[in-house]
Amino acid sequence: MTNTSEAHPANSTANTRVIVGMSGGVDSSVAAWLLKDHGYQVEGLFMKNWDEDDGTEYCTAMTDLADAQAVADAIGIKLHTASFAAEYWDRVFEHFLSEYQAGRTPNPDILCNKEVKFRAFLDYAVTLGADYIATGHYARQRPIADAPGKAQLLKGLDPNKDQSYFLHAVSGDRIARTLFPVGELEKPEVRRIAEQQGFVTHDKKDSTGICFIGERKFKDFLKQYLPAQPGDIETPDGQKIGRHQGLMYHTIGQRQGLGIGGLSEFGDEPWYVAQKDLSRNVLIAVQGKHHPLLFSRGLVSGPIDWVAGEPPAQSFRCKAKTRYRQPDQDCEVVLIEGGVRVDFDDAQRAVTPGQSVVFYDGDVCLGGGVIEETWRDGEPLPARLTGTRPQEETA
Ligand SMILES: Nc1ncnc2c1ncn2[C@@H]1O[C@H](COP(=O)(O)OP(=O)(O)OP(=O)(O)O)[C@@H](O)[C@H]1O
Repeated sequence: MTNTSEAHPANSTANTRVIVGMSGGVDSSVAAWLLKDHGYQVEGLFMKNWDEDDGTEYCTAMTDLADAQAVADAIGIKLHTASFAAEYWDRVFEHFLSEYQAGRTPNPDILCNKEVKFRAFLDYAVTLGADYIATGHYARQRPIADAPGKAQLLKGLDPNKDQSYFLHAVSGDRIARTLFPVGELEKPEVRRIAEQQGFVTHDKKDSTGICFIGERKFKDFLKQYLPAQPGDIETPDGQKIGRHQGLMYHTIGQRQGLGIGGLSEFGDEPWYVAQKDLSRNVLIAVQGKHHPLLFSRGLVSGPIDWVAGEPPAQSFRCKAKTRYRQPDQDCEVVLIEGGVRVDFDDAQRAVTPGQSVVFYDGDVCLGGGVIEETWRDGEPLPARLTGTRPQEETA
C-alpha cells in the first residue's frame, strides 16, 4: 500500500483518518480491510448516484448497500451513506446525454471520477474528518517530493486490471489525498483476501458497464431520454445497405447489431461501423475488421486534464490509449489551441470521438482528454489543424 507516512513523516497511520468508498464490491471491501489492517482510522462511505424511481429489477443499490454494510460490520468499521444523485445528474448524466445526442460515444465513468468520486465524495469525506479518501481502484499514487500536496497517478500493478485510464482526469492534488490499497495487488490476491476474511462480496462478479444502466439494455435505457432518429446505413461509396434506429446506438468499430446480412453482392464478410455522417443521419459501414477506413493515423482532442496541472512540454513523445485496456501505443503529442494533436506511429483501429485519449510515461499517467476528430492515412487533416476546411482546400 502507498505509505502515507513517507509523504507526511509526522503522521502515523493510527492518527490518520481515511474514508473508504465502499460500493458493496470485492475491491473496496478489501481496500477497507487493508487500511484497517495497516492501523489507519477507517470508516466507509456508501454513495448513491442514481435515484431509482422505476422500482425495477435493475435497482441493485439496496443489495450493494447491504453488502457494504455486512463487510463494514465484519471489519468493525462505521459505514456512512450519502446521495450524490443531484451532482451526478448535473455534472455527469446531462453531459452524457448531450454527447450521445451529438453522435459521440462518451465515457461517463471518467466524468464520474472527476466530478463525483474525487470531488463531491472527497469534499463530503473531508466534512467527516477525512485526512484521505480511499477507493478500490487498481491504480497507485506517488507523492511528489518537491510539490507538497500533489501526487503522480500510476498504473495499478495488475496489468489486467489497471484503472488509471478512468482516473486520468483527476487532478494531482486530489490524487494526493487518495489511497489506492488494492493498486499494489493482483485481482486474484484481492479475491483471496476477501474469501479468507469471509466477506459476502468475495465472489461477487465485477461490475461491468455504466453504473446507472446496470443490467438493462442500453438501447432501451437511452430511448427513455433521447428520441430515436432512424436513418440509412450506407457503404462508403453511398450504396444503401440497411437502416439504423439512431446513430447514437452505434460506436465506431462495432460489429454487432447492424442487422446487415443477406446482401448477396457483398459476400459473407462481417460489417463494421466506420463513420457517422451526422449531417445526413447516415451510418457508414465497411466489410472486414481490418478495413482501412477503420484505422486512424491521428486525432485532435478537446481540453486536456493534466494530472500534474500542466503538460510535460509543448510537444513530446509518449504512449497513449484511446480506450480502456488497449495496449499502450507510441505517439507524438503537440499542444494546440484548446487541446492536443496526436500522431500515432502505427495507425489505430476504431478511434472514437467522445472516448478519451490518455497519455502515459511508463507507469505514470500524464492525463488525457476527449477525442474530437480523427484522420486517416491520405486524408486531409481536420480543419482545426490547418485553419481551412478540407473542402475549401480543393475548391
Ligand atoms: N456506490 C459507491 N459508494 C462508494 N464508493 C463507490 C461506489 N461505487 C464505486 N465506489 C468506489 O469506486 C471504486 C471503483 O468503482 P468501480 O465501479 O470501478 O468498481 P470496481 O472496480 O468493481 O470496485 P468494487 O469491487 O469495489 O465495486 C470502488 O472500489 C469504490 O471504492
